[in-house]
Amino acid sequence: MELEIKNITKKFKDKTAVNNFNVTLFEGIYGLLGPNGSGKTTLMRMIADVVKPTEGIIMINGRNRKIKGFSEGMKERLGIAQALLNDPKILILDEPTAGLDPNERIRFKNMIARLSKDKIVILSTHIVSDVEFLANEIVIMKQGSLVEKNTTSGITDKMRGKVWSLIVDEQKYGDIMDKYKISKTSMDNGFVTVRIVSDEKPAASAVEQKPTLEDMFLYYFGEVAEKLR
Ligand SMILES: Nc1ncnc2c1ncn2[C@@H]1O[C@H](COP(=O)(O)OP(=O)(O)OP(=O)(O)O)[C@@H](O)[C@H]1O
Repeated sequence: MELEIKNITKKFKDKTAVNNFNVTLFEGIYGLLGPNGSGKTTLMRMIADVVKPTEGIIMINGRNRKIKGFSEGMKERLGIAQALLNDPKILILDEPTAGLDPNERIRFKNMIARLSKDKIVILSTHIVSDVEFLANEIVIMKQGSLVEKNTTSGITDKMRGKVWSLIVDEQKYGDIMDKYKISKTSMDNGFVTVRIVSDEKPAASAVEQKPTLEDMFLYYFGEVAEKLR
């Protein structure tokens, strides 16, 4: 099965929610990532045929837009169950893990992995780690446009040399926060271990780390603490 999204644009009055988006998907699990307002929901609703594109075309197997068994699961638990009724070939899930506790989240991921063999599963989430190992490919959106479509390892490989661990005292920690994007902090005995995402080595004693998808998200979409104030 092939789902082709060609030159899709959606405008709401003067707001362009999705901007000339092109992607072709085959059977498998796709994690749709992007910050709030990047157009994920609008794109998914166009794929599900709930919203009409302003421009562009969506094709399944090269033709007739409509196939049976399109399903859009919405943001609650019941939505997932409903989406799975009738065994849809294309399953679209908008933040399906939002209301789930950790056990339910694990069960959900196992279920999706099991049923994805002959389906195209597209799921959006804010919890990057939920799709890190589940999705065959990650599709990243920013301001309505496609930033990247790649495997998790393809994406994290590009982040090599940009993720660092550094131990500082509490005094120095303030400076680090103002200057760098920080993906993790742990405190111990007056010392702070920080995980920093940065093009340059933040200090001579910094140690390079293996990048994760979360580091990538921070690199592209995160802010230095200073800017958030
Ligand atoms: N019906 C609408 N009318 C006007 N603007 C809209 C409408 N739906 C979405 N938008 C705007 O389009 C942009 C993309 O919204 P969308 O909900 O698709 O993003 P999103 O990535 O799903 O965000 P979130 O993660 O917050 O759900 C936003 O700026 C939003 O305000």
